[in-house]
Amino acid sequence: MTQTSIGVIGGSGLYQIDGLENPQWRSVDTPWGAPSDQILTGSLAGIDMAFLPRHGRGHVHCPASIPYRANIDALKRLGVTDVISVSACGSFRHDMAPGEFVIVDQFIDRTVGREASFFGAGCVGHVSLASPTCARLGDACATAARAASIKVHRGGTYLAMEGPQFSTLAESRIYRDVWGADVIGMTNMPEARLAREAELCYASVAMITDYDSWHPDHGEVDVTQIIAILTGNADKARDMLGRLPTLLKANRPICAQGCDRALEHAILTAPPARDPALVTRLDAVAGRVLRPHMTR
Ligand SMILES: CSC[C@H]1O[C@H](OP(=O)(O)O)[C@H](O)[C@@H]1O
Ligand SMILES: Nc1ncnc2[nH]cnc12
Repeated sequence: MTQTSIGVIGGSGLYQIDGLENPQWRSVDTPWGAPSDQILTGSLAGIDMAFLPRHGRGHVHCPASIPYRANIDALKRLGVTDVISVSACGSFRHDMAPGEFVIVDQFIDRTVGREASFFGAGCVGHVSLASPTCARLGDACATAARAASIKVHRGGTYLAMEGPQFSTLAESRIYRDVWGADVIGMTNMPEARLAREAELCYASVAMITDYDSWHPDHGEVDVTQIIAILTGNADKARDMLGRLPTLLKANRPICAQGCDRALEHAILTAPPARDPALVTRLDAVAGRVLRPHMTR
């Protein structure tokens, strides 16, 4: 058993959460640069919480400029064990409507050129990503959402596109009709990959704002339409998040899926061949497995 500490990464429309005891915006330095913003820490129902606005307060970062590695490292550094990602998304399904939530369990990654791993030359690591989200955490989010009277779909494939422009109609049709994606957004990758590398349980709550551009009755997606739905979705998300601490409880079991041990056999570089500078950078995310072999 370890102490539960919940990290929330808030997407478009969700730039803060309410009701924390001892709230404090804290600056966290990481070897991967600065996170998107300061992190709001505090506690809820006796459980440590850390909230990070993914785009920064004031929506400063675009999907490609979000410092994904720094964000995950900073949450890990603060002791977070469970990450809830909250994001706006478009829907590819008639039965997944704007205002509803999807607990994502699979991803198709179409992002390009983003820093997608903590590992590299001098410390090579390969984690499993077949089941990229944590089922226990996803179940808790679904239960919390239902308790908040939110219509929630348990399971769905999120297509992560590069953006910042929305998809063409041809792309939208391919993602939906050929690839079978359920929702689309721009930010869950490489975030989910990095959470797994950092041995963090990760659940993704995708809040539907639109039908992208495929739907014959809804025309093109545009930001005005998205913003009209975003505020209501953010209120629902805050309600859902407020119910999570009591569901997750203070003492956390070892993850049945192994998210918290993802690095156990993942690092291939032999200890003497490791780059000491990279090993030092990896201290927070991979210190559990690297520290016995650290040279300094
Ligand atoms: C507000 S429209 C597009 C924007 O919203 C989503 O952001 P997030 O995932 O952080 O909620 C989408 O991925 C785009 O970045
Ligand atoms: N249709 C869409 N495509 C990509 N990201 C989105 N975020 C919200 N709606 C979206």
